[in-house]
Amino acid sequence: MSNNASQGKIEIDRVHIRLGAGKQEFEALQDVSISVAPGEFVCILGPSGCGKSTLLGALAGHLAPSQGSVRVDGLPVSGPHPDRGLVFQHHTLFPWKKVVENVAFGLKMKGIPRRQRLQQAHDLLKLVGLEGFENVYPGQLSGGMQQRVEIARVLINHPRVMLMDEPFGALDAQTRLKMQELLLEVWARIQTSIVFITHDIDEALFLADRILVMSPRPGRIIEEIPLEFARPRNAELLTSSRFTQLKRHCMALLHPGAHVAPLERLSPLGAVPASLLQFAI
Ligand SMILES: Nc1ncnc2c1ncn2[C@@H]1O[C@H](COP(=O)(O)OP(=O)(O)OP(=O)(O)O)[C@@H](O)[C@H]1O
Repeated sequence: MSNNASQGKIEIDRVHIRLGAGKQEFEALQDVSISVAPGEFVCILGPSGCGKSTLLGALAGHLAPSQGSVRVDGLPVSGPHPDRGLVFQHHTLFPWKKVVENVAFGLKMKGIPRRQRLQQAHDLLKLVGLEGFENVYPGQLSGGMQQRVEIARVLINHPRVMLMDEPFGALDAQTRLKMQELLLEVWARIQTSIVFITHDIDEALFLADRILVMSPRPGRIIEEIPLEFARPRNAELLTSSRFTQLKRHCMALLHPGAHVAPLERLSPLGAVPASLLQFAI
């Protein structure tokens, strides 16, 4: 399965989003501009409540910007569409349908004949490592396996972009790493653009071509960090010195008041005490 590599260009141009009503109204996103190239993997990293999900909501077409524009392949985003596949932390599978039918559901909606859609669903389940689990119900699967089904369910629509909102946030650390590796394998095959929301620095550094760091509310993009780590990536990367260096830099960005050394000048000891690294954001 492959995607048209020229598809999936995202342009978010000077977007502001206001949420709430009356006296409670506030600016959730302030002047956010992001450009994602076709096939690029971008992680949005930011503290809790900074507006990451709001940004994804605008990309998904669930929220309209109060100012600015959101475009995918040149077309304005005006509502949800299967071209923009969404994967959340919580599961959206139909518990009463078998796994293969959950995955095939998007094609059913398009009127694709049963035999053809089940074949595609089987192929995708194989791609996400769930061969042999086609005929069980979601409730019989572990959390990680259910997330694999979610990914297959989105991929069956051949999305131009995948929008992922902390999809592995509820998984234990080991399963999470396995899922990250799986996602990278799948992405290498399908070449869809991915915008992946996380507040986990390790996850962002492990997955992305580029990290965009957001400020606390109102959310703005405060730094762009291109990642030069070679692909394919594996768990060894997590202990490399450059990874640790970048992790310290991200920690400093996410903790206002901490000194942020320019990346090229970071020493192996970095700008942030090692003791800070143990804290989650
Ligand atoms: N419908 C809404 N009405 C009012 N406020 C909202 C609404 N949705 C979100 N908010 C608030 O807007 C801000 C941004 O929320 P958002 O969920 O986008 O942040 P986030 O960065 O994804 O947070 P987290 O990492 O905790 O999921 C938060 O302060 C949140 O409480």
